[in-house]
Amino acid sequence: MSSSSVDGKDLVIKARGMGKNFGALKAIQHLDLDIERGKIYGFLGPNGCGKTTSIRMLTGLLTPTYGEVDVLGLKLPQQANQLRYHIGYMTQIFSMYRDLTVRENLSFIAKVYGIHGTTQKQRIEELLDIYNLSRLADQFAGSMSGGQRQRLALAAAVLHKPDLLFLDEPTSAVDPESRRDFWEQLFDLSESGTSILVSTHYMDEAERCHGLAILEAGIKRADGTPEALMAGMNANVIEVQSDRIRQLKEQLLQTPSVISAAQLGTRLRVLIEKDVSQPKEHLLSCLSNQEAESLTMVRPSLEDVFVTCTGEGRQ
Ligand SMILES: Nc1ncnc2c1ncn2[C@@H]1O[C@H](COP(=O)(O)OP(=O)(O)OP(=O)(O)O)[C@@H](O)[C@H]1O
Repeated sequence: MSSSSVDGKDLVIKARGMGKNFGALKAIQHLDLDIERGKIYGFLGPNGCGKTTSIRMLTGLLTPTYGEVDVLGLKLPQQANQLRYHIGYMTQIFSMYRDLTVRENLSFIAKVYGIHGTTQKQRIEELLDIYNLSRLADQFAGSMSGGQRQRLALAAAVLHKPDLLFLDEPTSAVDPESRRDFWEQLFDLSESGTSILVSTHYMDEAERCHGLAILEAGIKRADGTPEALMAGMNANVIEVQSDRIRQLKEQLLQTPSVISAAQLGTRLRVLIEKDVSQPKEHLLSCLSNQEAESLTMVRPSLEDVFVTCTGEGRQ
């Protein structure tokens, strides 16, 4: 399948100024995206920030209000029909037939993609094996656990071996172990050349992506590799250990250079603007009982990046 090239990069998704209005609501505003072939790219953002709306526009299911969108070298929405055989889409809500068995669901999807006979049988057996569903093949989809449903939905989304896979908050209903296994499957798919766009509101998932966009209220606030985003963050991070955390938090949030102060058990994680030259000393000078506190400068996390580039700060 074709793609676009920008600065020598092989792009599976290229969007320029993509936007969507629902009446007066600006769900997505002027979104630019360059997503490279073979990579796992994440949309990170809270509920309602526009992840699903963006994915639906990139799959050709929703027409943008404005902007240019090119997916696998096809112009959207004009060439959306050609695109559907080359992409897989795992929706946020479980969309398999609950009163069909696992095997019947996969067989139904295969027929939709024109896969019949021995090819269908072999592909279904292969998927049952890869996604650990063989034992459940004759079970109704409606009676499966969250993790099992998620494996079935992934098997269905990749049945026709798409070049590009869209996953909308795929792990929101599963336990940590199933999430870890799920990500192993995504890395396997990525390794074998499938490009993946995944939306999430989990920081640890976003950190696993090769690249990501942080979205807030329909606007892209940051874009890059997790490492680059953390290295380029416009704040320093200081952890304060104290036995009077609640009071300290109140005091620090009154300090203009403090972006946020979040309690983590007996510690306070404080983000302070990067242009403050001696952040530890500066913070200490803002506290009334300085001797009692222990301050340590620590490495930024993706959550810190999220807090500094969205309005989630002063909590
Ligand atoms: N068909 C629609 N008509 C009107 N408003 C819509 C429609 N679809 C989405 N919206 C609105 O657009 C905004 C973005 O919604 P969207 O579902 O894309 O967010 P999201 O980041 O995927 O959130 P969530 O994780 O809760 O699904 C929300 O304010 C939502 O209410």
